Amino acid sequence: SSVSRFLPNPKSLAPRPGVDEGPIHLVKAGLPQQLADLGWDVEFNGHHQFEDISASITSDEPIGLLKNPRRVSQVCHAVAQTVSGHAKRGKLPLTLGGDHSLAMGTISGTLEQYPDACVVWVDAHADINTPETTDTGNIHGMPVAFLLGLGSPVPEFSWIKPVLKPNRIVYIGLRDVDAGEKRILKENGIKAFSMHEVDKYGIGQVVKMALDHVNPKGDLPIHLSFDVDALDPTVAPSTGTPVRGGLTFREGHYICEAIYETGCLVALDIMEVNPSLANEEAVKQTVAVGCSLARSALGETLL
Ligand SMILES: N[C@@H](CCCCC(O)O)C(=O)O
Ligand SMILES: [Mn+2]
Ligand SMILES: [Mn+2]
Ligand SMILES: [Mn+2]
Repeated sequence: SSVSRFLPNPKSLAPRPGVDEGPIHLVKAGLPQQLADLGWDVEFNGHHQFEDISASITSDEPIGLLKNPRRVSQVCHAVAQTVSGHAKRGKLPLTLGGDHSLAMGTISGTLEQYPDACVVWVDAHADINTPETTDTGNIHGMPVAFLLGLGSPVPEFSWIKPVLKPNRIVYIGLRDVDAGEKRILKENGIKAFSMHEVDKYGIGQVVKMALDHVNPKGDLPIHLSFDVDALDPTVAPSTGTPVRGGLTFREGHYICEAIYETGCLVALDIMEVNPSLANEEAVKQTVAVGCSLARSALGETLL
């Protein structure tokens, strides 16, 4: 059917500059045409800079440890409304990031239209710190906690309704989880397939077990939120928080291909491509892998 894409490009979302430039690199690499060539009716929703939000926030003092809290919250709220609007019109929102904190917006938007949607979170990190457990105050390490309504409420984020339930999210690719996050995953019984399970069972079995857990009858809409740092840094070097021992190029693409095959995909995020962190060759490689992951999740097959 049709995929509508927009490029949240919130300045200063990430402590490391440059992730806001990721989306436009993916577009300039030709992703819209690549998706049109797959048969999608691509509606390019523009390269969002959210200047209005940035202009309206004169000072964005940390709240506790949280950095840029007002800007992040308001941008994510705008993203939620945009994603919800596209989904309501029967489109498949593809969000190119950009900081993974944006998933508070994209997944809120999906859940508004598909309250029973499940989430496949592909990442080296769990991104489930609460305001109490975060060590860095970087909100890209917290989106899942906000979506689940965990931790003490932060008024600036009160627009996020805790619609997501712990049994409706599953992780693949974890290998850098903070102590507090490990506790939270256990306490909430959240299913997570780390790189250990990927090694042990192979990616095919891991994706099967992950989907059997989170979408047992294969009847729930799926929101795939893919942080490119789930891939090994030799595969996706230009990203903000690289961690060794990640998914191979093929393992990353297998996840996307298998989720497309379910026919349940309703929303897709390709996040954390940061073109300012590596040499030109490494940036090109990371942008190219972001584009090919999106194509695989949207129907490109090998045969
Ligand atoms: N757990 C770390 C690293 C988070 C990495 C975020 C990325 O996955 O989007 C933190 O809380 O700062
Ligand atoms: Mn980030
Ligand atoms: Mn992430
Ligand atoms: Mn990550």
